[in-house]
Amino acid sequence: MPVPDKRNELRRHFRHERNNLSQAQQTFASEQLLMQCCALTEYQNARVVACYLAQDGEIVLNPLINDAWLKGKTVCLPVLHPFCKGHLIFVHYRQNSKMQTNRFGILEPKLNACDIVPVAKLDVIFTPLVAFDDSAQRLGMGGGFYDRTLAPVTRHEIPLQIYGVAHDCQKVSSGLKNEKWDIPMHKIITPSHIYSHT
Ligand SMILES: Nc1nc2c(c(=O)[nH]1)N(C=O)[C@@H](CNc1ccc(C(=O)N[C@@H](CCC(=O)O)C(=O)O)cc1)CN2
Ligand SMILES: Nc1ncnc2c1ncn2[C@@H]1O[C@H](COP(=O)(O)OP(=O)(O)OP(=O)(O)O)[C@@H](O)[C@H]1O
Repeated sequence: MPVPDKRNELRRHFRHERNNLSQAQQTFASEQLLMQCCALTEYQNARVVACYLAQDGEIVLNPLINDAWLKGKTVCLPVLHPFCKGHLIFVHYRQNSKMQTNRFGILEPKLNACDIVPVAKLDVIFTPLVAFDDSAQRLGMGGGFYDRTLAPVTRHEIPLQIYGVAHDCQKVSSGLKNEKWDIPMHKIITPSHIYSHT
């Protein structure tokens, strides 16, 4: 019998949990998340932030994106790399950006060379996640996209802040077992808590 994959079991469970939230809970959560982010000096000082467009019950970042635009920050979104399988490119996202749907059904800006923002130019990256623990360990959708893309930068002493964002119900009660390729989050931000990497 095949050994059940613990990480995939966790993914199934926590994707179900976040998809079960009502529209009202989702809306409240993203407003609370915005308040949490606004209280962080790293966000206040950031000039370039990477967000994402939510899918599959993920916490919605649109209020944060609007806040960042209002404050004159550059907002980027992840785009699936056209040649480098499993990697992401961060692309400048404007109110009038031309969008297209990627193979996962997620909207992303149409790739335009002049809109590409190198990872080293980002000040804060907000990453989506499926589950997290109280030492700021992250479990994603299973594609390894963020791990692969951010691996080179996390080896350097650059001030980039990598934050996971999630609903409170995505927290695992016992710790997540991390794999050698999992990149550590500096913080996990939820509507009611901020967990820091220990
Ligand atoms: N909103 C959002 N954008 C994101 C991510 C994410 O997790 N959330 N990603 C984070 O890395 C990257 C895309 N990675 C993804 C990996 C798997 C699936 C997904 O839905 N998988 C389905 C199978 C879909 C299929 O194969 O057609 C599944 O597992 O059920 C989605 C996004 C970049 N953009
Ligand atoms: N830096 C890397 N180099 C090569 N392969 C990697 C790297 N990081 C992750 N992977 C591969 O990606 C696969 C998925 O990794 P993992 O389960 O940690 O993804 P995830 O963090 O849940 O997904 P995502 O970041 O897309 O949300 C693993 O099989 C792993 O071998």
